[in-house]
Amino acid sequence: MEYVRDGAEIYRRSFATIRAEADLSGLPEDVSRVVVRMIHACGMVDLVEDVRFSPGVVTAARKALLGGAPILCDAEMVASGVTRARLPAANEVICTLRDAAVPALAAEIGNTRSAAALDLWGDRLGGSVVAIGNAPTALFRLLEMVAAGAPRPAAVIGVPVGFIGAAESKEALAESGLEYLIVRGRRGGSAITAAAVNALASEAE
Ligand SMILES: C/C1=C2N=C(/C=C3N=C(/C(C)=C4\N[C@@](C)([C@@H]5N=C1[C@](C)(CCC(=O)O)[C@H]5CC(=O)O)[C@@](C)(CC(=O)O)[C@@H]4CCC(=O)O)[C@@](C)(CC(=O)O)[C@@H]\3CCC(=O)O)C(C)(C)[C@@H]/2CCC(=O)O
Repeated sequence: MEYVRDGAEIYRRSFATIRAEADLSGLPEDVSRVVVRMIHACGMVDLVEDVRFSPGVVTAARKALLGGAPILCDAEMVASGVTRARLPAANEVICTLRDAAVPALAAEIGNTRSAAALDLWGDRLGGSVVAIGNAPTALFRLLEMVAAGAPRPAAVIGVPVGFIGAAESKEALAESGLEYLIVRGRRGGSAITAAAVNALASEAE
């Protein structure tokens, strides 16, 4: 069968197609690189219309990663999608969702396991890059923790997906004063979020 078999060529053509079809004209170049990779992960060139960000988010995330900051993820799917070879300082990629303490913690605080897992991030939160791609409750919990005086992450990639709380949690992040990147509305997901982290991790396409 006739199809492209060279991985590098597939990526090159994909990125060229995205740049030809998506209207990236409203984005600064550093954010545009990240959004191209997010679109690459989901195939939706109109995703760009829903992307919102704080002006310093790419610089803040890059600086943190170059300085060795950990990447704190809400779901294993996000953590698994981060390409370790792209990370500039062998950064730790952490997801505490499967920790044995989480179910009891969730029952204690009356929230989901995804939200409770953040309570185990501890002193790794300050200066970290947070990547939330699945659970709206995790993003709400992060904002509650920061509002209550927890150390502030350097940047938050907040792209949870879904129908209950996803849009609202992302709007709340955008209002929080944290450096952020979101996709407004219901769209999001672990793959898009991991792709954003991979774009931030390296200047390479
Ligand atoms: C309500 C939840 C939603 N999950 C969605 C989509 C997907 N979730 C997958 C998987 C495998 C996991 N989801 C959990 C995080 C689980 N999902 C939830 C919760 C019930 C609550 C989260 C919230 O609303 O904030 C959550 C369980 C919890 O107590 O926190 C997961 C932990 C469930 C589990 O397996 O135990 C698990 C995460 C695994 C991991 O660590 O990676 C899906 C693959 C669905 C499937 O299995 O069919 C899918 C992945 C989507 C993605 O791209 O990440 C929604 C749609 C986000 C939904 C929340 C919003 C909504 O329903 O409106």
